[in-house]
Amino acid sequence: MKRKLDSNDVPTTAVEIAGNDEKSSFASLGLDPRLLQGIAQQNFTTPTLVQNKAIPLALDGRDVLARAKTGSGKTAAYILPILHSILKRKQSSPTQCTSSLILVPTRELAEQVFKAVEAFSSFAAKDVRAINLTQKVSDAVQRSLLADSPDIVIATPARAALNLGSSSLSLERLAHLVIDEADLVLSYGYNEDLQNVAKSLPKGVQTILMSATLTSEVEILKGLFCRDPAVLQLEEAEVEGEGVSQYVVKCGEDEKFLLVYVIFKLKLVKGKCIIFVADIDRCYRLKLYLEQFGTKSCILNSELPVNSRIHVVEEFNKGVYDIIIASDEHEILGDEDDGKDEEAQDKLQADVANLGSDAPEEPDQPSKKKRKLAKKDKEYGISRGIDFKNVACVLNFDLPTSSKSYTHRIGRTARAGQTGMALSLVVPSELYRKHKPTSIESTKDDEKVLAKITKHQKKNGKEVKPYNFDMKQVEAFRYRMGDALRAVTRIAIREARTRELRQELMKSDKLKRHFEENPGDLHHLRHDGELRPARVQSHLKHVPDYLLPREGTKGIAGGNVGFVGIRKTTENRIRKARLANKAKGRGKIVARKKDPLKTFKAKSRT
Ligand SMILES: Nc1ncnc2c1ncn2[C@@H]1O[C@H](COP(=O)(O)OP(=O)(O)OP(=O)(O)O)[C@@H](O)[C@H]1O
Repeated sequence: MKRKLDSNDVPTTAVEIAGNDEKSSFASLGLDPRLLQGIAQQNFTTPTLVQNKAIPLALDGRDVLARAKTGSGKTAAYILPILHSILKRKQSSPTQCTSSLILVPTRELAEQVFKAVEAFSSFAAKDVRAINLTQKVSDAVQRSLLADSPDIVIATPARAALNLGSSSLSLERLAHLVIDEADLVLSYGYNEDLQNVAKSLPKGVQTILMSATLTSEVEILKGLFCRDPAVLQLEEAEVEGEGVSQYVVKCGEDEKFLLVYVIFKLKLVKGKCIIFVADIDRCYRLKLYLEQFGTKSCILNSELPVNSRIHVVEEFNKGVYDIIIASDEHEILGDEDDGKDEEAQDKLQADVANLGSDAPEEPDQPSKKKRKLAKKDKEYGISRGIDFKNVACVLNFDLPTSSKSYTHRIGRTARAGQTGMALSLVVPSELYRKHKPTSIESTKDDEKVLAKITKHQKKNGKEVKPYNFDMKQVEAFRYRMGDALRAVTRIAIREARTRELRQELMKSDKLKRHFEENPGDLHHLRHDGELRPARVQSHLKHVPDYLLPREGTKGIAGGNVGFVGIRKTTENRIRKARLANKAKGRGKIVARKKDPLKTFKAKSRT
């Protein structure tokens, strides 16, 4: 280990840069030609700001701590210089050794980083061996993979520590250490694991820390792992038209369901969408509810097997699915802005300070929060770091409980200079608990959280604007919402959850064994199949003409954000039909026969 940690004794900033001042090319960064081929194959034309700044420093052998916004290309900013160094070293010394360790907080991220390493080194594949230690393979397989001393090992701190403990992983000849999402690794409870990694590091390892925010956790890691690092704080000037447009709708608890039905059935959101909800049950409630209208979606949560989760993200990125419903339980535990931050922070600092001492540690008493988390997969994370590609909209069906988490959720859209939209549904306090069947506790503080979000975004020059749905017009859809919600009972949700878990476990096993041999078959496994335990009401899958706006959805879809011009009706069609029948002197029975819900010729608008 390099030195004892004193969290107050943090090395001073060496470089500080802000602004997107220059554009260069990857070739001018002096990267190996084989890497340039790999970069070109990824269709990367110019380096992003963080790549422009960090790559030369890393190639110079400097320790780097870079803070750059989500989606700004941090992954390539550390992978490329590492690959370059490996290729360079191999020209003079072909001895195989593990020279690079990349630590990430979640398995999903590990897989993503592994794929990026493979992609960038595809023209030098015989010279670079990388493994992802978070893959669920037996210890024996893992040992044999590590016995080959792969050049790059990608792992969560827990996995790395485990393999160091069993002597399967040797860091004796390590030259580069990367900690990605550095602001997150400590809050995931990896303190002890990082301690073990730090103890095993040889002298002179180059450390690169990547983070979207510079928190006290990052400062702690910087003090522990870095030698006089170059600190990059990068603020990119936003090009007009780029970035996330942020909107918020204040509505009742049940109206969330009404709006989500209207949004997807009338295709008010075009393109791929990630819907964030508060917990796992909520994922299934919403999926079953949308199924009632024939709207397909797939689910991501910590309960699903890791292979399924990775597969869902891959398929979503390929465009197989349009809607993912994700729950982000780590943040639901309120571990960020819940006022207990300082206390947790003190504990973290004390824990990490211990990393530098040789004194035996007090046995760790897991907090209530940690115990709760432990039931789920600790190494799961969706709103952080995962590179969902081409996401048009992030829909916060349930608002997160902190502004930090909001920032990371909306960072799943408008990546790499694209545009995107974030729409958040917020329950005002006077409407909390007004619709018990759809009520959840986390919405209690929606307004407080929204105030924090608005303040935080304003500080960064961003505005969260109201999205003015005309709720009176949306009302026409309410009875359909009621029908659909009634079918999604608690029992239906429980059954769906169990069924999906069982199916995904089976798929996951199959995925692991079978698809290693037949990678081409992967696409046959879909994750957005119907769960079907809820009562099926096939008429709900179609939107009858009389519910549609007179002018169609053109006015809404044509960039007319801020108003949903659904046709204003004075009288609904059922009542009109009844009145007309009455006027003609027809009896009740005839009128009921003409009920459009039972007689209309369904015409799908989708
Ligand atoms: N130079 C580039 N040109 C074009 N696209 C790029 C470039 N660099 C990265 N990208 C793309 O931008 C997206 C975001 O990159 P990446 O995941 O590395 O961002 P990040 O900063 O690590 O985000 P997060 O903080 O959310 O983890 C990826 O899809 C990546 O392929």
